[in-house]
Amino acid sequence: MDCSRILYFGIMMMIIYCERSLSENVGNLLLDYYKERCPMVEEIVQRQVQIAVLKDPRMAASLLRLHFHDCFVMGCDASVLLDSFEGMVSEKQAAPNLNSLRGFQVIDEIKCILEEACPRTVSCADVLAIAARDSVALRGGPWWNVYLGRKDSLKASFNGANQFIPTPNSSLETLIANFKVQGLDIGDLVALSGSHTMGKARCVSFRQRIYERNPEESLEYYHHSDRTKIFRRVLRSICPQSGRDNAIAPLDYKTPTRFDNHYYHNIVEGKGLLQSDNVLVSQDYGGEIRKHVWGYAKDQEYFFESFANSMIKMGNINVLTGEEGEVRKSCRFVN
Ligand code: HEM
Ligand SMILES: [Ca+2]
Repeated sequence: MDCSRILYFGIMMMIIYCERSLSENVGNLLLDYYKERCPMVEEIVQRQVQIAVLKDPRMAASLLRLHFHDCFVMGCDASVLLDSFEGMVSEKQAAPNLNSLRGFQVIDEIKCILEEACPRTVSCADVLAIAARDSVALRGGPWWNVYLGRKDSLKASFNGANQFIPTPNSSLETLIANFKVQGLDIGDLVALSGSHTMGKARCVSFRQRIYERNPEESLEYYHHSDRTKIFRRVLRSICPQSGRDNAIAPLDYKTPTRFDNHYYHNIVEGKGLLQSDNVLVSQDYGGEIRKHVWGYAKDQEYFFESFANSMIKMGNINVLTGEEGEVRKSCRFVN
């Protein structure tokens, strides 16, 4: 091959590469949205998440959940962060969030530092997305590029939070439907449920599961009845049939603070904490769901890759961009 052809080939490859890296976007979001506007944003968020998680290891789980509860209500627009004000009840007051969502103060601190570094530039919705990614990575989970440029909403939806956030006693059909409404499929449901590899739940969230007769007891895969009896006995000692509603238990009893694939080991053994965890294996769905569950249980890398992809997909739900919404000055109030 002569030199000019090699040169031509090289230039073509460079053009293709440049075009690809310039068009690194998902929907209307961009990888380098803050490159000029606020180049330090990811470092700042990461550092603050590190500090917060050092102080309180559970905060990693709480920040991840905050992003999820944001995205499922009107999209990833930081609506979840707004406090109530005249005529508008916050999402914080809704049943799935009240006395349960955590991490608002950490987000306030991050936003405060960002307002010093780059005033009125970084949206609260983007802070949530970056903080969720860093929380996962910090606990040993995968890292992924977060697409940025979300704007913050001008309102919250109390009713939306009650309607769209899945409840812990849901059937599999309901969970699938809850995810479908958001444009997420069965694969996303199974991968994102793997978030329950860290963090905790209150007694009110798993009481029904440990006192009701378990539907899975009759299923053929259910080999471990003695071991699950002990598991349930321990949970019953934490969570009596009435009272102690706010007593907490780890979602993943094996490695509660690590982001790994033990969640799937647990549910295969019938030891998921929530009913919504256990239905992924106890209710049959043409084998498709179990296939994912077993795949993730066997291969952590495969889980990590799927999880990261589904997080990117979730982070893109109904985002406000361009002239839509605003960049809030304080995440708790519209400007
Ligand atoms: C599949 C449907 C889901 C249901 C029914 C569900 C339900 C719940 C419930 C009831 C809790 C405990 C809350 C409490 O008792 O205070 C919880 C905790 C948690 N959820 Fe989910 N969740 C689901 C999916 C997800 C997804 C998609 C994510 C993240 C992408 C997630 C992340 C978490 C985390 C990290 C915690 C622990 C939070 C902490 O310790 O502060 N969950 N979830
Ligand atoms: Ca939202």
